[in-house]
Amino acid sequence: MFLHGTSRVNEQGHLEIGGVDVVELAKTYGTPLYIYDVALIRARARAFKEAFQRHGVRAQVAYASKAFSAVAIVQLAAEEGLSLDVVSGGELYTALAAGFPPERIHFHGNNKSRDELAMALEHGIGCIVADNFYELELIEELAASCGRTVPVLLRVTPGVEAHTHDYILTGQEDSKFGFDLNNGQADEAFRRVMASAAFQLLGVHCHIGSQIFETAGFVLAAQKVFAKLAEWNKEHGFVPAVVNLGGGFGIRYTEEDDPIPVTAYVDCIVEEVKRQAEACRLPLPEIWIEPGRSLVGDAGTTIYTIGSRKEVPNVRTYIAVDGGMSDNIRPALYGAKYEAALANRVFGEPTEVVSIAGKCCESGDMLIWDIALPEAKPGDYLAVFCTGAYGYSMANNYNRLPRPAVVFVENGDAQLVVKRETYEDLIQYDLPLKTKVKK
Ligand SMILES: Cc1ncc(COP(=O)(O)O)c(C=O)c1O
Ligand SMILES: N[C@@H](CCCC[NH3+])C(=O)O
Repeated sequence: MFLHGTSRVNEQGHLEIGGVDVVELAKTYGTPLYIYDVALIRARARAFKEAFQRHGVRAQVAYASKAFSAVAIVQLAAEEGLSLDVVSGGELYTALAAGFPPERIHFHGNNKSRDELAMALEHGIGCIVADNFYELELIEELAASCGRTVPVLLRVTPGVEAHTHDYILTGQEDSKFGFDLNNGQADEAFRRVMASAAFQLLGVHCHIGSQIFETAGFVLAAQKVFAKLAEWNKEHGFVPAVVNLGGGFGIRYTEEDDPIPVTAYVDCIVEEVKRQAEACRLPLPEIWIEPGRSLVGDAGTTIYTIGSRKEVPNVRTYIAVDGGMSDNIRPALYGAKYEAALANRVFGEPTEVVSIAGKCCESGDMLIWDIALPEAKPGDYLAVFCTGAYGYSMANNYNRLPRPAVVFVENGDAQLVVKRETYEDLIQYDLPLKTKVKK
């Protein structure tokens, strides 16, 4: 078992995070419970920023809030001097409600609605990452109606397809996102944006995938982006102010994962951008990245209470917890793997191999297959590690399970930052059936 950040085992054999006993947190706030190690998030944010500072380049590290969006995490991102990537009106609303500086917000998405774009313009957000021709039309209309020029990046698909541990070249990019670099779409988008007074073209954005462990895909993406920028510079005199190479930096969920340090991604990105800018005789643009998972993933731990046990003789033992695919859909959706421990007996000797089942009415609702644990009894607490990214943000109310609370811990202090949903919350938008009027 690998303890991340400030996690340790205290004298009672309990898991402690941020100087706070997790068993006490479970008793106070109930389970399932998401716990975030704030010091670890700060450390990750600083590592990214300092890596750029060491190179002496202008850069923005934008937290991709899709990984975990809530007022408190957005405020923490602001405190740490990050920028923010939002991908919907809801994420934008959260950011604005949290008081995040609008000029440091970047708005993504492959189908932003007119209302979402109007909201972004009204609040003067930093830039819109324009994804498609329909969106360019909407922005143009909105800009005309409010007499504004809108800062945009063009999202391009570079024909680099990144997989978890691998990347392959695709001649023809098959993606719902962005303007294809290879088939003329990106050129057409560039011409339209340059021809219209509605836009201020800052530069180009691309994002090659998520949970990537190698730097080669980023290098290749940078090369493809600069090849296009060089063309646009030569033919139209365009000088990009910004190149955004997205997020996707991998983290360690289990011992099968072997991520490189965040600094290694930054080093390779900066070096390649410098090399390319020089080769294309372009001034060095500001470099933007958008990490989500690598800022918050391993800072999150979910605590469950163990309930029922079912033996299938000679096959396996199922241990059920009080959450599941409703608070962590990643195992069901991607076959994602996690490590876990009994939070109230962390270093108890493993005595059996069990499989951790969620409580949703789906056979596929399994959190972990075949994990060695000390004998788990009803009422024990299970800690599942590295649930900080795409856990709460993809949580749902399947089977009408209320979404768990979220607690931040730091320096021995715990703060509730998202309340647990109640049954009343679950039916708050339900309306009763209309009574039929008898004739
Ligand atoms: C455009 C964009 N930027 C940033 C991210 C963040 O990715 P990750 O959480 O893997 O760093 C994503 C998600 O994959 C994305 O689609
Ligand atoms: N939600 C995914 C990653 C998608 C990232 C957003 N483009 C995950 O949990 O791994």
